[in-house]
Amino acid sequence: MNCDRVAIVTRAEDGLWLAIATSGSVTAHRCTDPTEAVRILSEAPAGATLLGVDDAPEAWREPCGPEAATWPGATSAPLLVARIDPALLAAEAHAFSEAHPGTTPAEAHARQMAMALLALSEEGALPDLLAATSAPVLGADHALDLRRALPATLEPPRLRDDCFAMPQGVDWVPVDEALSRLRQALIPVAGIETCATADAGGRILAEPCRARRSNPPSPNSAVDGYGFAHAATGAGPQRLPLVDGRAAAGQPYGQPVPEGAAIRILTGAILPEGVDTVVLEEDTASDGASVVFDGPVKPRANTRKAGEDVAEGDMALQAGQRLRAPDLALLSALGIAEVAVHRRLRVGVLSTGDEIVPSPDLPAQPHQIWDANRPMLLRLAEGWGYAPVDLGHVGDDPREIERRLNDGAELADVILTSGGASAGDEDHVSALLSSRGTLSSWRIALKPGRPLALATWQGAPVFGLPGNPVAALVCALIFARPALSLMAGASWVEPMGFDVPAAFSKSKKPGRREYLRARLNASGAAEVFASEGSGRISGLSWATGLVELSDGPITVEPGTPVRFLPYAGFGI
Ligand SMILES: Nc1nc2c(c(=O)[nH]1)N[C@H]1C(S)=C(S)[C@@H](COP(=O)(O)OP(=O)(O)OC[C@H]3O[C@@H](n4cnc5c(N)ncnc54)[C@H](O)[C@@H]3O)O[C@H]1N2
Ligand code: MOO
Repeated sequence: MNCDRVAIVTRAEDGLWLAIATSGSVTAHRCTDPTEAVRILSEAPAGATLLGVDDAPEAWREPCGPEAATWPGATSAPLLVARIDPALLAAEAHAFSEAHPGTTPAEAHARQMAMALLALSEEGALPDLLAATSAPVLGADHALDLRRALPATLEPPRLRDDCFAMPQGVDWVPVDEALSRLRQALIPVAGIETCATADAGGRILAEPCRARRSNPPSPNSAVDGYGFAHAATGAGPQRLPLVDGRAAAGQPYGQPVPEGAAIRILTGAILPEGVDTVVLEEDTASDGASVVFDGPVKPRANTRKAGEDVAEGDMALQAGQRLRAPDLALLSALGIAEVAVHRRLRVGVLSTGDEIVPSPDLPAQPHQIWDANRPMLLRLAEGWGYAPVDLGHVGDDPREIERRLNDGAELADVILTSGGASAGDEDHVSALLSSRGTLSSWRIALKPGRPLALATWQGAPVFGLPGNPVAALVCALIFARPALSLMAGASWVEPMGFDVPAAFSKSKKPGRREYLRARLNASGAAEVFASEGSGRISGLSWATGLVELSDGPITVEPGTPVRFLPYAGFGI
């Protein structure tokens, strides 16, 4: 039957709620017992009525009188009593009571069920529902029909074809502000140890280094040629007799050279006493007994003063310096055999996700993928001079993730996780970091990498990197790199970049900073990877750097200057 009205009775702690839905309106009444409910129902204008109750319909026979029939035995009567499932439309009932303060859950449920069943009746769908249902409870097989029949109570966000549309009410932190907060929150954590200079490449100086000796230690010749006292020479052709012997690097002459004479001298040789100037071999002629050349020659030409590079006691390198190959050259030249360096920062790397197979050695089912982020992040840490700590892979199991984070906080100074960073059902990393760690509710106006979660776990900073490998790399380069640098005892580092002409077109909306995978073409212009999809790992490999598009609106045409941040500037 289709009915003119639907009445639903639900049980509350202190009695019953009766909701009566007729075309265009729903009323609700508190009653003490079924008799009162039926009396209220009979006072309202009658018509074919479906009465839904949440206990056995037989219990309602007596109060309802002889006109009533019970479903599922009957499917039509002036008053048809049916048992309804009180769990149906629970979410809608909850939403209704939230939206209407003062409405109890029982009343809300009665109202929503009455409305939904009446709507189905008005659609003509009720007879089928009554006839076809095998369950003794009305609606149990039709939960979705009931749900659909209700008018929408939720307003969907306005659909924009923009995965970065900002959710309503969320404050987005610009990248620079997030970076500056991060910078203020972190301190160096790595202790100090002594290390042989020869082994100190990549380490970070914990104390300044001063020159033990000047470089060069003595005045010496910068070229192969002939040395003499400048005072004895002048303009025009010069001819100086040669002393026997020569001065070579590592083989000092050891005696004075008389004024007016010259000595054969090689590059790096200490200037003998009496020699202050050297003429380049190519500008001379010699028969072995004397040397001739055209004057004048500048005083002290082709010579190097003692300490002209670094004087003894001078500051050679500052604390915080990350020792590169040239720094090892300098330290060694200054006689510094050992340096105080920071212990290597231990960087824990953990991958999360049920779909992840930890190693390409292992078979992967179609629903599984091999872990791309962990090898990438471990190598980044190693390349930056830190001690990578492989915390492995863990499925989407909050307890296991918690256990690994505990391990990580013990074994590492800082933890990089990937996956589970946003706010979905399986995003356990961010959920754990919010409930048990100290996740700051930052939402960073960044693409890719919006779901980056920055938190601490048992005192260890955690970078909850997004699972998408492109986002994971961008967040690691832009956020983790400077932060790790500071924690390791070096300074905060800004990415190195320079402006180049674009070889692409793009129109960018304001409100977020974007990083595009890019490389320079033969004419030095930046071309970008064909797709911005954040799972396109091939683009990471294709690129030699990133193009950074600043926070505001930008229209890029071929030739527009854009900022290119080469991978090399990130130390990769
Ligand atoms: N409703 C929304 N969905 C998504 C949003 C959003 O704001 N609202 N953000 C999207 C963006 S942007 C990103 S990035 C991802 C980040 O999500 P999670 O950090 O929670 O990461 P997962 O969901 O676990 O994984 C995302 C993606 O990456 C793959 N993945 C994960 N780990 C690895 C790994 N180690 N190696 C290779 N690939 C990995 C994973 O299978 C997923 O495909 O969320 C979007 N969704
Ligand atoms: O932009 Mo998410 O951070 O890329 O895929």
